[in-house]
Amino acid sequence: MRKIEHIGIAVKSLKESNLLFEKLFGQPPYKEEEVVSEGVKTSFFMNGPNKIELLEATNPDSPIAKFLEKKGEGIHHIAFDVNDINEEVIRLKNEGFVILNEIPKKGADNKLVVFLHPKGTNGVLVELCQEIK
Ligand SMILES: CC[C@@H](C(=O)O)C(=O)SCCNC(=O)CCNC(=O)[C@H](O)C(C)(C)COP(=O)(O)OP(=O)(O)OC[C@H]1O[C@@H](n2cnc3c(N)ncnc32)[C@H](O)[C@@H]1OP(=O)(O)O
Ligand SMILES: [Co+2]
Repeated sequence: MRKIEHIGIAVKSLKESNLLFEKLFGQPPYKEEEVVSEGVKTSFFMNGPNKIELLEATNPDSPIAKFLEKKGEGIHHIAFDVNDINEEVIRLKNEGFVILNEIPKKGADNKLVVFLHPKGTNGVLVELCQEIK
């Protein structure tokens, strides 16, 4: 794992939170994208070298809808940039982590993504990201 790729924040309304984070960072999101397979609409902000992903649920079965119901708005996951996602899945599986999808899936912002179960990572949902070249 090379660095934090982004921090994912679950929000009730992307429209309202876009305005809030635009005020916070002094610049608008550089991108908005829907990822149908995850049941989310996302927006991305850069703040210096750091990237923030806002996530709104698009249906009641979305992981974001469930999270908002249980925990409310807030940090939902931390994503780490990896060089070779398949190699990293094998390494982490051998280390005993619970991999939620061993086959990487298409995420937002041109990434392949894999998730680790938060029960095995001190309650933090971890996402691995590999840029699609
Ligand atoms: C936009 C695409 C992509 C990107 O490119 O960046 C994304 O970021 S997509 C983000 C949304 N997608 C995901 O989160 C996929 C991975 N998540 C899952 O598969 C599930 O959410 C889960 C983690 C397996 C939980 O699902 P489930 O068991 O069905 O939900 P429960 O509500 O019953 O939760 C069980 C248990 O887990 C705790 N939990 C759930 N989510 C989180 C979380 N984000 N962080 C920490 N803990 C979490 C939840 O509180 C429950 O705990 P207990 O109540 O103590 O059992
Ligand atoms: Co993410």
